Amino acid sequence: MANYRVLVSDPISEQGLAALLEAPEVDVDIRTDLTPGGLLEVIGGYDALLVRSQTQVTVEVLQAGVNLRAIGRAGVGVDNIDVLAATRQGVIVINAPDGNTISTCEHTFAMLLAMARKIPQAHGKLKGGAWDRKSFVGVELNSKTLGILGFGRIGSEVAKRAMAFNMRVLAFDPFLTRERAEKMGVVMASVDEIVEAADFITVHTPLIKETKHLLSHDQFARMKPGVRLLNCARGGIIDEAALVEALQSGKVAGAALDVFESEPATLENPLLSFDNVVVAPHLGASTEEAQINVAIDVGRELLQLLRDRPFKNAVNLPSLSDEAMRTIAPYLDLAEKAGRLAAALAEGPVQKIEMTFAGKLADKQTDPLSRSILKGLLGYHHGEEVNYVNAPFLAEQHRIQLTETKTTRHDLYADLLQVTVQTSQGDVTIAGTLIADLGPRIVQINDFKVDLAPEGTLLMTEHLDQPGMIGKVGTLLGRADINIAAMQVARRSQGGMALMILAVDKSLDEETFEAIQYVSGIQRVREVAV
Ligand SMILES: NC(=O)c1ccc[n+]([C@@H]2O[C@H](COP(=O)([O-])OP(=O)(O)OC[C@H]3O[C@@H](n4cnc5c(N)ncnc54)[C@H](O)[C@@H]3O)[C@@H](O)[C@H]2O)c1
Ligand SMILES: O=C(O)[C@H](O)COP(=O)(O)O
Repeated sequence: MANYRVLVSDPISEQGLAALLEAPEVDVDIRTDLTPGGLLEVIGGYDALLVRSQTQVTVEVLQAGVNLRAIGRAGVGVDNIDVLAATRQGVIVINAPDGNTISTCEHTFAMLLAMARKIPQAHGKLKGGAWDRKSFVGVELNSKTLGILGFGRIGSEVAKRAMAFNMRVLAFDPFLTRERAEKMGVVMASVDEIVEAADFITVHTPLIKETKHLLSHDQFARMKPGVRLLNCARGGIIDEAALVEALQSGKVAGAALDVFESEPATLENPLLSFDNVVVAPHLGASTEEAQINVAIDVGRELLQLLRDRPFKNAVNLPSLSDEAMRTIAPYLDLAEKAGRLAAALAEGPVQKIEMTFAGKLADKQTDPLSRSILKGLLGYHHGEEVNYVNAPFLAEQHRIQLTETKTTRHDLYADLLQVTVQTSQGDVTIAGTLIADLGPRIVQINDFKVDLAPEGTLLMTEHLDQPGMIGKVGTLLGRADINIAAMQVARRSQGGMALMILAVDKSLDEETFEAIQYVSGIQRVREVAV
């Protein structure tokens, strides 16, 4: 009997999905014929949805997907997925960013050469029976300037190939450094400089607010007459209406388009009627290799996620390298438990959460740890609905102020994570560390120093430091047949306030809990399952 149900609603390589299809705990339904309405009807029964770029994963789909844990995208672009709505709902969005890089780069180059040498036009004419050699005089790439907007995975691969064709490459990307540009042999330039100098311009950015109509009327006005443009990234990065005008005026000598503002593109799109525009129906990733690669990647990641194991390509979670993941993973459980303990001990609505990472932890990527703390803390009150994805969002929604501090020094421990919860009724502080051979330990509760494995059911009392307290509580537990597995006591000063923490083998019944509350000298009792 499978534990998880996965719906595949776009054509994704079954060869690539083999691991997912063969996983005993996963049932995969491949239904590429679903209408948007049909998807809404069935999605409630699935734990995960796998798509390419066709299926529109709207807020309505997410809301109907009451059991959804993940949306997997077999490819790069997630503009068909409402990622914000997914984040709010705590649904993880994973993609497969590496698998189709080379195919899309090669496709861009194929489109570049096809446009420069008018191959599709000549091909069509000859297949129509006409041997026409004079209409198809092209241009060389040799010594020409190629402007690349977006120098990520695909843009930088395109640059390598362009240099092999002896092109001069100008590149713009907000994250491109001079060192990397020099190392790659490209010239770092602004969008304006590229637009003014390039003979060919190709875009390789995602389609986001900042890149929508990155090339529009203003940029066309500044381009060299006879410039040629390519878009194998996303429709809308080049303003189609502006491109139509520039083609009509002759300013732009040619364009090669794999993607369109509205897909599928139909004959209603005027760009399809220009002889000097080479088009393809979004084929960048359509190779046997890319489709197998992206399916392998997304299938493997989804399986990891469903099995509660580390995965890396989440779009709405910070991305971690394998190395960063390995170093941070042992602390995740501790962080969540520290958050849970803090929530259990805090009284009144949480106003502020201060998270501190000290010692060796300060050099690490701590975002996953703060998410784990928040998951434990908010999950204590809100249960299963809180996860790593939506925990920061829920904190913001509850107007909880979050602070994160890193300090490389700590006197007692090699590394320490600490959470302080501030409510109108005071602060609660929990600190923990990892100790070799012992694993995660809670080492501080408020201003008490303790040493405690955060496991199982913990009973905590705050009481006056006076003789007989341990005995009285022990007797009450014994009477209720509750075994004590471990015990810790700490005090501020002799005769002052003290803390007792008992790891018990089962949860207390109401009567025993109340009896402990009424023991003279006991101020507070808390039971927490960590
Ligand atoms: N046609 C296809 O079938 C196909 C296939 C794969 C990818 N794509 C698309 O290609 C694009 C690039 O994919 P990738 O894998 O190289 O992604 P990537 O994330 O590796 O690279 C995108 C780059 O764009 C840069 N960028 C962001 N905003 C920018 C801006 N305002 N100006 C300039 N650069 C900016 C980013 O810094 C990043 O380096 C995406 O839109 C993706 O969806 C299309
Ligand atoms: O972003 C991508 O990965 C490409 O646009 C590929 O889209 P596709 O999976 O629909 O071919």
